[in-house]
Amino acid sequence: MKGDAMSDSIDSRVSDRTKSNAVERVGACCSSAHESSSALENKEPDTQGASCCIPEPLLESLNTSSLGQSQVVAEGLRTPIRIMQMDCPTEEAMIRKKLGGMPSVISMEFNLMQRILTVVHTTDSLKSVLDAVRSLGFEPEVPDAQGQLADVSEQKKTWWPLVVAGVAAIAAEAVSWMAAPSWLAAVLALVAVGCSGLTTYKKGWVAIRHADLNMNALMSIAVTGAFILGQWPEAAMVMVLFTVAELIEVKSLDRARNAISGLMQLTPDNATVLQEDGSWQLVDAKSVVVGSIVRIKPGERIGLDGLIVYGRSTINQAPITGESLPVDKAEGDKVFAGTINEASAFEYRVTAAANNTTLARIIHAVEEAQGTKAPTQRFVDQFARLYTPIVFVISLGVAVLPPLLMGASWFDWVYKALVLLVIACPCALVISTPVTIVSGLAAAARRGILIKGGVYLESGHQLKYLALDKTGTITHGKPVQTEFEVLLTGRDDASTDVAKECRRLAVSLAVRSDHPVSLAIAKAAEGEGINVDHARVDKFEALAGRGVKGEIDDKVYFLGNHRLIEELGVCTPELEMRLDRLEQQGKSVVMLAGRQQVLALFAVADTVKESSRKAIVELQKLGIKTVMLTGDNQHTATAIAGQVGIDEARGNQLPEDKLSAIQAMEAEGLVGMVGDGINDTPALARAHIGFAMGAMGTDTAIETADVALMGDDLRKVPSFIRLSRDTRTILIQNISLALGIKAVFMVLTLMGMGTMWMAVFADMGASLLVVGNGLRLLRK
Ligand SMILES: Nc1ncnc2c1ncn2[C@@H]1O[C@H](COP(=O)(O)OP(=O)(O)OP(=O)(O)O)[C@@H](O)[C@H]1O
Ligand SMILES: [Cu+]
Repeated sequence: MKGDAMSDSIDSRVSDRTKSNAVERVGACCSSAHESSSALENKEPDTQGASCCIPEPLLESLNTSSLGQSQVVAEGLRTPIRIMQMDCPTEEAMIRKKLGGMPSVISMEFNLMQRILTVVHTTDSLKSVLDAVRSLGFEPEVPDAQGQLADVSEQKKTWWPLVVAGVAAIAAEAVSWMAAPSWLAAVLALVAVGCSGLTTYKKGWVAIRHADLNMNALMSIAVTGAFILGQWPEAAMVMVLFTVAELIEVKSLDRARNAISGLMQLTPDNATVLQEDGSWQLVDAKSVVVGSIVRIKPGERIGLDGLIVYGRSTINQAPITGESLPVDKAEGDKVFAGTINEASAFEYRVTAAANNTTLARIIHAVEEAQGTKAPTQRFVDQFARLYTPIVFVISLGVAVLPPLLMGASWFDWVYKALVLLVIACPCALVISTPVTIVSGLAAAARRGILIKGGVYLESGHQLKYLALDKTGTITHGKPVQTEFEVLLTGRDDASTDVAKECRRLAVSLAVRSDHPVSLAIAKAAEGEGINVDHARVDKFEALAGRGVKGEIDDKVYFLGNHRLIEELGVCTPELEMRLDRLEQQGKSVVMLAGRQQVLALFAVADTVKESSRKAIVELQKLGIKTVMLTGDNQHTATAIAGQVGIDEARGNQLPEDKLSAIQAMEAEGLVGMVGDGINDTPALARAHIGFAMGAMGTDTAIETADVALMGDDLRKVPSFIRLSRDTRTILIQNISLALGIKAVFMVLTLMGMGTMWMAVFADMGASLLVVGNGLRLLRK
């Protein structure tokens, strides 16, 4: 049912996707319409477009700096808002609290990495939402009419005040060591705090006014407290260290952030386009329209997706597929934006605008994936929400209880309380997860593995079973016809004519399907020049898991597998013996039949990919059990599975059988399913993690799979699992680091050994450690 029933499978997929990412985009119905029209190669795209509900701006304006404007959704409007000042979870908490209390706000989604807040709100409340965000001291930006945001221009912070602050803080420390008059240390400390800490104070004040204890508020309280206690140098040092550490943290977060938009820079800004007068001109790639002819020189990067119309070359597709082996391409082959022309010049016809290329879709998908929270992140966020108030209450207790109840020194205990305030900041903990996940997503994207949500990256390490489709996944999916036999008996007199007629009938049916088996039959005929006059076929129908049928000259003919022949009741013991022999050799057999009898037999053979064999070995080493589920017969299934070393092979699987097989395995552990994403859709959607192979040219796969594998190499699956395991390890390391350092410090402080600036060091050190540790994934 490959191409024939594609629209069916799309419908079922849309409804089948119950576990799809976060907020279901209402555009989903549209995007599937887009998909099917492009996948079916221009079959009435207009009518499909017209029946579509709401155009999804996101699809048209895929760009790192564009978000699309408000979108109409069931509850109201969905607007992405960029807030450049929002990159720490503390800011998220403030906004959540403020907007959460507004009746016009229905839901919120935060993407701290891209600094984007997506709000679903009632139709005319955007202004009040923006005002609320502004009242917190942020500058919200919404996309303009084209869905574009102003380019990110991060103001360069002047660095000299920080240097002055640093010198003043050190001087204050020195002065108090030398037992100089304390007013001198006080003045120096004030200079230091004034030069480095005004923004912290400002933000802290906004937070306190909103009854929110964020990091800035805690720092402001701690530093003010230190001043009141007369700890001048300490106050200065704390503020300076805090500011420096924040700067470093912002820088390292930017690195994670840019790992993904860096992919976008793979496409050149300009393209050489054929003009109407026949000349070639270098124009802005964004302005090139679909259908234009573009010329590519050797060594040049390809700017847009397209089909080669003239010339041939070797292309390095590693930027998209992560596979370093260059691929030969000739007229009619697809080329992709971001890939590199290695050999000779060629011309291609553009098939997608700059914001709609495969690469743009990949980037968009990864960006969306960052917005959805992985389970660990959700846990950490909840924990952080409790952690800060708890530590705040503890430090209040520490400040007042011992002096009041036991007559201990106020100074000592208030000081200890201030140190606790410094470590009450959960930033290290909260930032550790998203940094790790984003680095993992980016590292995967570079290898041609497109993960559609942190959840999959995080849960991949638990995978116990992997179900695999056969055709196109394990095999090349390009079978070749090896046998053709006429089975009609008693017509020896005109045998060559009969053979010719059988093939004509079979081919007439086969050309209407794009199932690999049909393709093989049609191609073999073409090679022998038999396709010249296809018969007229009426009432053509694809029979899922069986074959096809249609009427030729008012007679019904079938082309399909053993199951179909059995169902028609025209099977014979002799035929079965023939079938067995061919199937034992790993060949798939289909037959041409009328209502009364089987007319002819065609055997096709597919070859397994060398990479599949290696992938299975790697999977076994990782302890994953592999099961092949195929619509093909059991003999062939067993033969192919044997060739690549798959643990178990199940043949004769209809799409619904595959589905129930997955369900059965799910009872025992996490199940992944790899398929070509077209005829395995229900099973792919059902599996915990659905992998779509060869997703490169097919937008459907990119948009519907949980993990889309660019290129045809099955080894991407073990590679994904290893990455998932590494991610998992780093997540655990990060959470233990962040919590461990705090715990150690809390104990030290209560024992009277912790000082404030040590606390800042520990706190920020922890943040930097976890960020650095998370970024390690990028280098894997
Ligand atoms: N359109 C078709 N033309 C010819 N044969 C078909 C067609 N559709 C199905 N068949 C026959 O039915 C069998 C099962 O088809 P199905 O599409 O379910 O699985 P498959 O593509 O062979 O294998 P896999 O499940 O591994 O992708 C095929 O092997 C083929 O013999
Ligand atoms: Cu039979």
